[in-house]
Amino acid sequence: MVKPQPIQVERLTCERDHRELFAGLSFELAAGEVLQVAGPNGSGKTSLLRILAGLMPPVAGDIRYAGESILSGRGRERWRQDLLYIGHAPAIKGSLTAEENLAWLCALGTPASREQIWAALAQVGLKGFEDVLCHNLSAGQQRRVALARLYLQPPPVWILDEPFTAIDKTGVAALEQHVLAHAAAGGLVVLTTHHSLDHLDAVRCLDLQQVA
Ligand SMILES: Nc1ncnc2c1ncn2[C@@H]1O[C@H](COP(=O)(O)OP(=O)(O)OP(=O)(O)O)[C@@H](O)[C@H]1O
Repeated sequence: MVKPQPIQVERLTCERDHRELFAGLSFELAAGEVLQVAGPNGSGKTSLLRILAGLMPPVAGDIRYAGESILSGRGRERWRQDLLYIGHAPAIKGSLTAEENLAWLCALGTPASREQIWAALAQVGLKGFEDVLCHNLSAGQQRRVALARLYLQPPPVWILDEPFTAIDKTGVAALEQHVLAHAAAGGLVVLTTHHSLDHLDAVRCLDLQQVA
């Protein structure tokens, strides 16, 4: 895996509907880190992740990757290449099978073979469900299809919005270990969850309630 470059978040301000969610938010991230963005409902966790993923502009401030702003130009391109964002909705098409969904999602970045997709589905506990239409899968199984991307030659930076939602206890433990292993291999993970990660020493926490 290519190691991610350092990230600097500089004096970020976010507003939604003319309401300020946070202002002057600054922090740095480096390869090998896992950052949990915490805070109560509506504090701006999803908004921050969407800004970091380049899906929404901040009102003020900047995000620099390898020293270049990700808000435009070359820095934006490089950031997009190194980033995998999985939003809080699974982004799975119900009319496609689990395998077809992953083939389609991977084609947007690094195409994956059928064997790789089946192996990834097995990793998330969906062996035997490869050919099932996703609207016939449970909520947790649909989430698992989306999470299978984390096993398909993923880029080094992961931004995961509520990845544990609808996932059972065994699946949560497996995903926690996968996130930690990715960071230990030099990757970088930013995630939000209402599930407590206090038991994982390697996870740093950014509480938006403290910076609002
Ligand atoms: N598309 C939108 N248009 C306008 N306001 C929005 C939009 N999405 C979210 N907001 C507002 O922004 C605020 C922060 O929302 P956000 O989803 O970032 O919070 P959150 O911390 O992720 O919440 P939760 O824990 O409930 O997922 C909320 O008050 C919400 O009403």
